[in-house]
Amino acid sequence: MAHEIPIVDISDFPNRYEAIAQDIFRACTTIGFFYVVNHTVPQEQIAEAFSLSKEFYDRPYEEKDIYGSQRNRGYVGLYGQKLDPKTQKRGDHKEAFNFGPIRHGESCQPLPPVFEKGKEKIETFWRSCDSTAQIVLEALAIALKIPEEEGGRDWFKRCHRYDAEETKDFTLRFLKYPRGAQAEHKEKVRTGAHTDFGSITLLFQKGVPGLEVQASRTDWIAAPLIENAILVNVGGVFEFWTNGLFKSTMHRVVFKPEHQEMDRYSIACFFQPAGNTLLRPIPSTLVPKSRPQFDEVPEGTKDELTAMEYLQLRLEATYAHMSAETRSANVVY
Ligand SMILES: O=C(O)CCC(=O)C(=O)O
Ligand SMILES: [Fe+2]
Repeated sequence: MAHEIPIVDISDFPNRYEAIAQDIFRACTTIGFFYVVNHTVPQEQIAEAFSLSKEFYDRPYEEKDIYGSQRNRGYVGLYGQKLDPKTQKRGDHKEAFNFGPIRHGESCQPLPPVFEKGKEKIETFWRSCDSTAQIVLEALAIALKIPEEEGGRDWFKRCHRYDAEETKDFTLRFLKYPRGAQAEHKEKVRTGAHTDFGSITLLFQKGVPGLEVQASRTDWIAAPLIENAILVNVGGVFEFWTNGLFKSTMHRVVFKPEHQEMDRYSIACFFQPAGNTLLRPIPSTLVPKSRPQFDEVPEGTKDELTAMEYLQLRLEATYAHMSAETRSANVVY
């Protein structure tokens, strides 16, 4: 089992796709995490996104809470979500803002003034992330040798189209972990241990580390900050699609000594197949025939969930500790 998160250079994909596909495949079948370098997201776009995020979080709570989360869109305050509901006593020690797709300047949700003003920049950043995701998804279809007549290298890309109405569950999340407060919070963990709910996630960490990955299913290793790299990980959807061949690995954010003095900002970009996509094994001879028991869904859950049903189940669990009102506001589709 890998103990280090590999770095994959995705430059010149049209000519180097075989090698890139193999590198990414190896990461997905072992540790479930990898960094990509020479990707499609310009540094200035990343900087713009972080700067908008900070501008928003600097506003008073009352102003942010006007945009309180509905259907997993909008602002979630400190302790508002529990990513490890089985063990966490309190919710996550973080603030989050979840965006649904912004397409051609149109947002699907009301945006606070900072984001309304910056929405073109956010969309540009998001589309750049999407370009990297499309490379990763194509590489995975190549590595899995999906037959041409089944869709070949476009298999995953077809159900991940940024502009399609059915992919309304793409989510961009701006996160802030405010400095200090470990003594008051009394838990080592700031974001509970969890696996992601979508197909792949792109993660940007700015300046302050804190993310840990359960590399060997028992030991936690740090996911260090690597300049100009994006961290990519496999979500639960791929475990379903590959009968567990791809690993959707647990990760969490922990308090580090520097968190006492410094706010930590991160940005996660969650890709999600079109809502009606069935999470059944994909057409690949590399996928094992037998289906493992998936711990993330309750026992007795039907065998073949759609992507949207799976997402709902996972969201329900993370908001279950909230009031009935908040809970239903966040899981009803
Ligand atoms: O903030 C981070 O570094 C990780 C966040 C995360 O794992 C998530 O939101 O799913
Ligand atoms: Fe995550």
